[in-house]
Amino acid sequence: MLWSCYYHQLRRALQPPTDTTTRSSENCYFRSYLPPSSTINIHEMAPSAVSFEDSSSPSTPDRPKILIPEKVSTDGLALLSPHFDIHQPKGLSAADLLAIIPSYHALIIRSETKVTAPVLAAAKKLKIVARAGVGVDNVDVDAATQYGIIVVNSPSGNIVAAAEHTIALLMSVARNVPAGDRSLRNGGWERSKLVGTEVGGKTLCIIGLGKVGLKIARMGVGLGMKVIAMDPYASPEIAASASVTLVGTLSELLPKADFLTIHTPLIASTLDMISTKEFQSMKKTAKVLNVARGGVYNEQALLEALDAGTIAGAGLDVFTSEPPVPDSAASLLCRHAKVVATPHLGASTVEAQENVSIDVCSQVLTILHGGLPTAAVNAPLILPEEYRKLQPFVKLVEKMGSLYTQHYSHPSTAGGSVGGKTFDLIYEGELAGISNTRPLFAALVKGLTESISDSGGRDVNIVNANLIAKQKGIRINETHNSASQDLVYASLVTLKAEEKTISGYVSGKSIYISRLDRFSANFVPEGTLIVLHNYDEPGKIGGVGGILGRHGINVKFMTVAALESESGSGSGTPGERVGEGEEKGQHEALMILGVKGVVGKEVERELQMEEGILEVSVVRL
Ligand SMILES: NC(=O)c1ccc[n+]([C@@H]2O[C@H](COP(=O)([O-])OP(=O)(O)OC[C@H]3O[C@@H](n4cnc5c(N)ncnc54)[C@H](O)[C@@H]3O)[C@@H](O)[C@H]2O)c1
Ligand SMILES: O=C(O)[C@H](O)COP(=O)(O)O
Repeated sequence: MLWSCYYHQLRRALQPPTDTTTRSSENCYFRSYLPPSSTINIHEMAPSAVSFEDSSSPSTPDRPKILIPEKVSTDGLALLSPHFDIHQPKGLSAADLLAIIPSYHALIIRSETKVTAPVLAAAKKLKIVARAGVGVDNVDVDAATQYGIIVVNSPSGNIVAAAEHTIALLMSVARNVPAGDRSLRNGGWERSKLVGTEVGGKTLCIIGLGKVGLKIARMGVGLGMKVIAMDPYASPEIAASASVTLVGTLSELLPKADFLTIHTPLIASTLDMISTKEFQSMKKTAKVLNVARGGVYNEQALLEALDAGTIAGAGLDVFTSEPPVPDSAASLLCRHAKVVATPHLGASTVEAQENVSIDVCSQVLTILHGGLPTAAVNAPLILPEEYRKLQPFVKLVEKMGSLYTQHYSHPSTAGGSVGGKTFDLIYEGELAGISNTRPLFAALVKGLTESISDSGGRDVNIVNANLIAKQKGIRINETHNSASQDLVYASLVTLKAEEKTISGYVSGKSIYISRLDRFSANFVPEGTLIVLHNYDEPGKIGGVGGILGRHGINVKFMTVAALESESGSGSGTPGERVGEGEEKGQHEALMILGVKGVVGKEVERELQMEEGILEVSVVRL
């Protein structure tokens, strides 16, 4: 059984019910499937215990898997099937979803699947929840953000369908179309009983002049109606261009309505927006329409207003529980003589389903291939061309963050952990001109935290980077320094925290570190690196090579980084630490070795014992 329980959650959040055992809350999806005190151990729910019909083809090992528990048009799926395994089980229950979700990389849904916090917590591989439609009220978007899962939708794929369905209900309630059809099927020929009203010349009132509302306004004007709207956020210019009169309050709007239609999301300010008092302010002949979300009209108040003749009729496509709970106000409304009802068909046209399917499937394809979505509900918008420019720097900044944590947190080096620190990320050269560097921010959080994170391998990404940084007490200041003179690189990125500095640049497709601490370097931050801080004196390389050779560790490359002042590329920052040996006339250097093989504690100890070695750190990038 499927419940539209967001409505109940919202109601509970706003007005905690005095009687928690009311039928609707007892039957609520969340409550029946996850009592507040229960703990779900997903390992106990063996997938073999799950029984549902799966129409999909068998899995190919290693290909990312996409779960589609609802009917989604095949037009978009054709984009995905060459790359991914698509599973389309039918009749998936909440428990089934929870049991199987851990193995999926993407989930494509419509309005029926409830994507709850426990489902998202269990979904260890999930990168994206794609809503083939507009409303994401069946997805716990906050939980998705916390887990770094992108939620995308199709903001405009079904506008025309929803608007046309509203007009279909408008005409149906005005002209008794369904009642006439029913009567004929039952052998009747009831003409005088089913006299309707014309819509031409009547006043259509719209609450919510967004995408659907505006489309309906234009259609209403086309039908010869006078259109008045109330939407505190609507543009007066756009309203005027659609021949819509905007009013500021419900009390101005409602008494004028021959037909009232609502096209807002269901949020705190729209829940029960039209209830007993509001119905009483309307004409007795008025008819109301709902193709938005169940709950914007109070269903019990609507039922009473229809029974009492306070208003004349209703056309309803959406309900607080879908399907309506037996004997609830929603279910009584569906069977009411003055109501024309449809089972959430607003977006159910071939065209709309093609649109939303292509919209969300192309975003799934992009995201699973490492790109950015076009319509993310919980991630900032970044233009594709900006993202292309940023992409090599994303890798660089992530490696710089990881190098920072591993090099400076190493027991033999001063530094400690990253928590509670403030990091300065400075962009110079061409990079300074890109204003939206959000992916670099996310890459730094990822790099700084991945080696110290216990998140079970879940990626930090653009969706949750801010949250994770806050949770770990990391502050990041980004500076776009476009005034840099004599820069030898097209772009340079510098990471600073306390007195530690790492700089890097991109050349072609490769990334390089150009400064580590007080040393001017040039190495690729990839693989296992041994960073040795030593006195620059003869015989050092031989000694180190001997230790590594005895332990069967191959050296892939080696580079020596001199103090910045000695390399001629700038002097050390005033106040920077001067090594003990330097005072005695010895020069410090860094020796960076890229190695193959396991560098264990014993190797580190032996290196540390070597004459003239000051510090040893092993980093895995
Ligand atoms: N029945 C269906 O199949 C179906 C299909 C498509 C959309 N929908 C639903 O229709 C609704 C509208 O969709 P949309 O794409 O037009 O959304 P939209 O975001 O483009 O428009 C919503 C409008 O509501 C306005 N609004 C918000 N709070 C308001 C308030 N308190 N008072 C007055 N106006 C307020 C906003 O300013 C905005 O202009 C959504 O709930 C969506 O889920 C249903
Ligand atoms: O929010 C939406 O897009 C509509 O309510 C459509 O829902 P559906 O995809 O379940 O038809």
